[in-house]
Amino acid sequence: MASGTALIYDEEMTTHKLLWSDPVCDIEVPERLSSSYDQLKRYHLVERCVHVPAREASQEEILLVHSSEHLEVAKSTQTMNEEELKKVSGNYDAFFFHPNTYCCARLAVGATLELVDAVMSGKVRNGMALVRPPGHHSQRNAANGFCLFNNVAIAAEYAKLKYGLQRILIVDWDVHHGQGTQYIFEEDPSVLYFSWHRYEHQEFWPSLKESDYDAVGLGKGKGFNINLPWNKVGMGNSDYLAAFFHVLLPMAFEFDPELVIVSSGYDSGIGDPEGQMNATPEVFAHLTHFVMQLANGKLCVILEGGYHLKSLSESVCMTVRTLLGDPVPQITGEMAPCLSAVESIQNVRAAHKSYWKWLMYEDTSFLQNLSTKSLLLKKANPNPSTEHESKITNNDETVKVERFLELHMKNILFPVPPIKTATTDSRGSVHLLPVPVHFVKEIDKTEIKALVSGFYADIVKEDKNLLSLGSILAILDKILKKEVCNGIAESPTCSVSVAVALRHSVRFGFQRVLCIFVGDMEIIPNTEDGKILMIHICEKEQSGKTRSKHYISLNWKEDAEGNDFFPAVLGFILPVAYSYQPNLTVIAVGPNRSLGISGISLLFSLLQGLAESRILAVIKDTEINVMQSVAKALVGASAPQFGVYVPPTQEKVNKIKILRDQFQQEWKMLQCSVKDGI
Ligand SMILES: CC(O)(O)CCCCCNCCCN
Ligand SMILES: [Zn+2]
Repeated sequence: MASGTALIYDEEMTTHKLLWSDPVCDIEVPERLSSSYDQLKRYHLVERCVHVPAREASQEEILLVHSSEHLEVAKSTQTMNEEELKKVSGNYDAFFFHPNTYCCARLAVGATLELVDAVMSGKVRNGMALVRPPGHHSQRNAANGFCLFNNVAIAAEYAKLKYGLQRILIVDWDVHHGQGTQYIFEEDPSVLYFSWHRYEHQEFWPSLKESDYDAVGLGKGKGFNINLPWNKVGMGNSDYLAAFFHVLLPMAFEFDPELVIVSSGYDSGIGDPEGQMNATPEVFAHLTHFVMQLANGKLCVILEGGYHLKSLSESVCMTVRTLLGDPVPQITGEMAPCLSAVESIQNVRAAHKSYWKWLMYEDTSFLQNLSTKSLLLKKANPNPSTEHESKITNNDETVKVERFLELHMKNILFPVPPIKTATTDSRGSVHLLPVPVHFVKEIDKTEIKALVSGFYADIVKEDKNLLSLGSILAILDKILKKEVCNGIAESPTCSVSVAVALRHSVRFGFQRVLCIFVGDMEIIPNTEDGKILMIHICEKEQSGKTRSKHYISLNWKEDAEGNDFFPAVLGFILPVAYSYQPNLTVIAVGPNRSLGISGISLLFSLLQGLAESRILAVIKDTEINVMQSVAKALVGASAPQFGVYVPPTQEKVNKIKILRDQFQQEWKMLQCSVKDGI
């Protein structure tokens, strides 16, 4: 399996610059690239990447998307003087030419294509290209919005042609709508284009009707264009994550792309003068982590916008360290999407209902009045104040953002633990694990006996568990001390091991431990004090135990031939887990598991975004192949295989909906529709 992360940067691309005064374009400065690269060096991230040199794209490559007229105009600008440059620039909305622009734009395209080749050839698993001028506004026959050639669109056409790909996902998290990319692929079902963007009911640039949620694609491309408009500024981490859980990820996993390309604009981050949003740099680590789970990890991240230099460079670093497999930093802020975000999410789900299996049973009865409702909302407050008091309002607040980011990033970034995964194996069958892991010496028996007879006597009745408990406590200690990121322990009786592990974790200071138990669980630990949140995935209804905010039983029997667990993980488990914000995750696989291997590895892969990727896995000792796939997911040795996508049955969709309705007031990340009576 491919490994390694490519980084493509060429300082030649800093020579494109504005030669006259233009308040619209003067934010797109060369320092955007150089300060991002400098910050990557400061965090020692450059040296950990595979350096891939940029190259100039050929004319044929540019003509994959653009007209020859467009190419000729661009070429002709190389020899123009300032007056001529200004004149030809005036033909476009928000674009400026410099004598070097044509060369820089060819390098931006060439860098992007080199990254596609490095990923598709297996030279690396994923990578990032730091390019300018950006691309997603440029169209077949026009430059637009700082963009001359559409780097990402050319890359998608190039990948289809050279590698015969039939399904490419483009994720555009830039705060502007990539209308150029939309126009290029809107009739093409082989390219799924997702964009969120500041819209404010068509007030915000480029102020297009076709940027709204009902632009779903044309002809054969219907359903393959997804627009999520933000109708207020001040959107934050929870709004972005909710958009992934309830819109992008279910579409993406059903689409099952062979390659993912990100139009990675960071003007959607805090402090940016264009976006006016509040999402902090670490949210880009989470977004990157999620898209890394698709296409067997084949991911190309291409820079688009981002105009606050400090916010931009921190967010670029968050992206690259996640591509390298580093632990995902804890998300900050209140975990509840705002009403306007939930409304947009609900609208885009409704607009796509007839094109996606996962939305087949979506209830869109609200539609007839909601869209008018949002117009009513707009009339109700003509100058919409932001839902969130946007901490940073204008440029002279930039100092505040600098200060905020200085403090904020300090406690976010931690040294990467030397070893990713620890394990011990009481039966000495260490060859079981297919990946290099760190073996923890076991605590000796007398020590365990003393420990157990003290604090856990009421749980541990038989000696046969002592060995397994020893290894669990040894691994927990390493995780507690941040010497390792995660660990795997096998156990003859998982309930006992899990109960001890949970009590031990809370005793040693973890305030919120998320436990996902798959299979039969004899002992149900005490969840009353809220320090443990238990999600029990089992085949049959748990008698006796009342459901509470901190004990949720999810009855799920995975479909025989494939993996139908996606809606449960994306639409329920992740939103609850992110609402809870655990600082440790324990995932146990006990006897009579009702999930297949692919469902289980989906859990392990996606839950690594929580608790700084701290996970303790407790696996029934007879489940050898579960152990193998869990080890691969935890070490990150290979992009996980999630099996054949099976759309959920109506019965299963209803099960999730009932649970969501029951818990969405407690766990607000579950919200994806506006209840009647706003
Ligand atoms: C790559 C990118 O999406 O960040 C480029 C954004 C261009 C913004 C142009 N604003 C024009 C405002 C005119 N009143
Ligand atoms: Zn932008």
